[in-house]
Parts: sequence; structure tokens; C-alpha cells
Amino acid sequence: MYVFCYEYKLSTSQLFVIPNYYILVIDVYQAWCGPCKAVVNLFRKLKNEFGEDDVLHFGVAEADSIPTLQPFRNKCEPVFLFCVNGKIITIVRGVNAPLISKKITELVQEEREIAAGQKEHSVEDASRQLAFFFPNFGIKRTDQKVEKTLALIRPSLLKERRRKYSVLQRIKDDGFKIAMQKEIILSEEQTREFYKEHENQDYFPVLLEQMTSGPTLILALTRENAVAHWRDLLGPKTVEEAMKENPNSLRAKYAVNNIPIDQLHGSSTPDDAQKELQFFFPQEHTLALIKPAAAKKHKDDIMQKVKEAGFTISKIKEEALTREMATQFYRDHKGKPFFEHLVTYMTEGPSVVMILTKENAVEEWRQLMGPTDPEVAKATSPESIRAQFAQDILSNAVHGSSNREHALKSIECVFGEIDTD
Ligand SMILES: Nc1ncnc2c1ncn2[C@@H]1O[C@H](COP(=O)(O)OP(=O)(O)OP(=O)(O)O)[C@@H](O)[C@H]1O
Repeated sequence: MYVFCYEYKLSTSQLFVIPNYYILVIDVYQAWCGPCKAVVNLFRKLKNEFGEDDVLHFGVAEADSIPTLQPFRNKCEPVFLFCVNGKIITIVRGVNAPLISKKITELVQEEREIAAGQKEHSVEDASRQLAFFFPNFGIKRTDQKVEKTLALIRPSLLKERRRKYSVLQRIKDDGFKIAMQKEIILSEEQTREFYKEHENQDYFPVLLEQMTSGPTLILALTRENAVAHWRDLLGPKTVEEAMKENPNSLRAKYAVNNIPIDQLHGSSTPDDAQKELQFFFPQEHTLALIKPAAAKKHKDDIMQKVKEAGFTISKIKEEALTREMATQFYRDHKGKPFFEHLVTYMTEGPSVVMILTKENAVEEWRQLMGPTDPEVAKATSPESIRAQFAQDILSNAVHGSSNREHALKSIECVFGEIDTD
């Protein structure tokens, strides 16, 4: 039985649809004892205190029934996972009320600063949660028959949260994996560009109005024969035809009342899929760095992982960062207790500095690095570089830009102005 404050009960199948951009505190419990009763009052108090901007959420997950939570099984104390933006950032073991309360207060404060535009999210992309729950995904791609297609969940359907999750569930049940995803509000210009072949159709003004009316969820889906399979699931092209000819098709089932435009898109052919994926997920560059201690000990193993993950190494050099460079790199951490140690550690020998190129490179490199703290990495992303090669939270093997803007700045700072197109 769940208490009022647990809005999400996570099961394996639901794990990948945790809402993004929330602080989600998950009580990982053992079946025999149930969710932790000792924290209920604390959670209720915090929810009252911080409830107004809808940023703080609580969930429960049963360790015994979820394979990914295996490391937390058979423990006689509860474990609390703190997720921001779909990424686990901290684990607290045991009912340490002051620590839990402090962490939540800090996180809410930070989210409020971000919402007020005073600060940026260090992690932009929601697909980070994928790295946590499906740590192996995207790391080894050996199956050549697997195909990618583009799927869109249009704004009117996306607004209906439950139905959105139901579509995501259906995608998963049909054997697709979400290789990349992002939620964006398309501008008029982007919509016109994407739908330029439809510009002269009578339905175009409604399509334009619909597509720019709110966020669209853009998904790169993979599985064998993905293009045809997704197209078949969607059914006939218009809502009217779908309702008449195939009421079980997704376009019929997920139509939105009074809106004539269907709510789901899929690429028509593999060629179209390639073009559409390139439109929404263009090749990207990120700055990756193998930190000095790891460069000395694990360079070859880490480089192997970079190649296996399909990155192109567009530039590479080995060089010791100067104190100025390290300070610039980590300027956001200035003032934190570990800052001086970090700068010293980063300058104690040569680092391997690379520009990595791939679709969605910034996010994918961060997935491959794994969580900042190797303890968290071992528990949640055992295939990640930090799980395998980091010593501790400071000496954590690798660095990666946290978003595209940082990537551009860092690349320029380390390699000067270069033509990365
Ligand atoms: N609590 C901590 N104690 C010691 N060192 C820390 C701590 N938190 C972060 N660091 C160090 O500072 C670096 C930057 O922290 P940040 O939170 O930006 O992590 P990250 O984005 O995962 O890592 P990076 O910026 O190196 O890619 C970490 O990689 C780590 O070396």
C-alpha cells in the first residue's frame, strides 16, 4: 500500500517514462518490509513546503522485482535515489532524515534558480534516464539488421500525460528501444522546413498551428525493420481513415477529440527516416577528456569503449592542462570544498583531450561516462567508464561537456577555432 506522497510506483516497464525535469526521490524498498514508514512524515512536510511549483515528487520502487535495482536487494535498510531530470545524482542509504532533508532542500533551491533563469541545468537531455535504466543500451551495437526510424508524439497528445505514457509503453511492448529523444517546441520555420512537401495541402494551416502549439516529443526508435513496423502500427494516414479502416491502429486510438490532425508520426521509408533523423538529431561534437590518472592507467581500454560506442574521434591530443585551463573548465565549481583538489588533480599529468563526433554526441558521451560518483555508477551503470575505471568521485576517469553550448566553448578553448562542421 502506498502512502499519499508517492506519486509513482516504478516497475521495470515504467522506468523509462519517469517524467523529466523533476526532482524525483525514489524509496527503493524490499518486498518483505514495504516502503519506508519512517520517512513519510518528512516527505509530507517537504511536499507541503515545496509543493507549490510542482517540482518535487516522490516515488517507490521494489528492488526485488526490478532487475536494474538488483544491487539494492537483500539490504536491511532503505535506499533513497535522488533523480534530477531523469538522472540519478545521489544515493542515500538508510533513514538519515537530516541528510535527506538537506539534499532535497538544496535540489529544490537549485531547480528554482534554474526556473528563474539564474542557472542552467548541467544536463539538458532527458535521455539520460535511459543511461541509468538501460546502461548497456547504445554501447554495443553489433546487430547490423537493427534499423532506426523517427517517431513524433504531437503536442495535443503529449499534453495528456497518461496517454503519452501509454504510447511510450506501447512502443516498448512492441520491441522498440528509444535510442534518442528530446522534447521541443517547434518554431514555425522548423515546421515549414520539416513539412515542406505538405505546404500546399488544405490541412497545412491546421498542421502548422498544431505543431507549434506546444512541445513535441521526438523519438529515434530502433528495432529490426523499425520503419515498416512503426508505420504499420500507426495505421492509415488520417484520423478519419484510421477510425474507419483500422480502429485498433495507434492513430485511431490516440486521436485527440476535435482535432483533425493525427497525433503520431513515423517515417515512410528508410531514406526518409535517415533525413528526418538528421533533421532532429544532427551530428554533434563534444569535448571528452581522459583525466591524468586514468590516461596513465586505462587509456587503451577507454579508447576501445569510445570506438565501440561508434564515436568518430575528430581531434585528439595529449596535453597537461594548465591551472588556468582547469579553473576555466570547472569554473562552476569554484568555491566548493573539492575545487582546489580538483584543479590540482586535473593538472598533475597529461590528459587525453578529444573532440568526439556523433549524433547526440554530448548526451551519449555522458551516458558512456556514467554518473559522476563511481559508487552510483557501479550500482546503476556497470558498463560505464566510471563504473569500470574511476577510483573515486574526484578521480573519476573522464570528463565530458554537459551541454552543446559548453561543448562549443570548451572545444574552442582547447583546440582554438576549428571547423567542426
Ligand atoms: N562531491 C565531490 N567531491 C569531490 N570531487 C567532486 C565532487 N563532485 C564533483 N567532483 C569532481 O568535479 C568534477 C565536475 O563535477 P560535475 O558535477 O560537473 O560532474 P560531471 O559533469 O559528471 O563531471 P565532468 O564535469 O568532469 O564531466 C567531477 O567529474 C569530479 O571530478
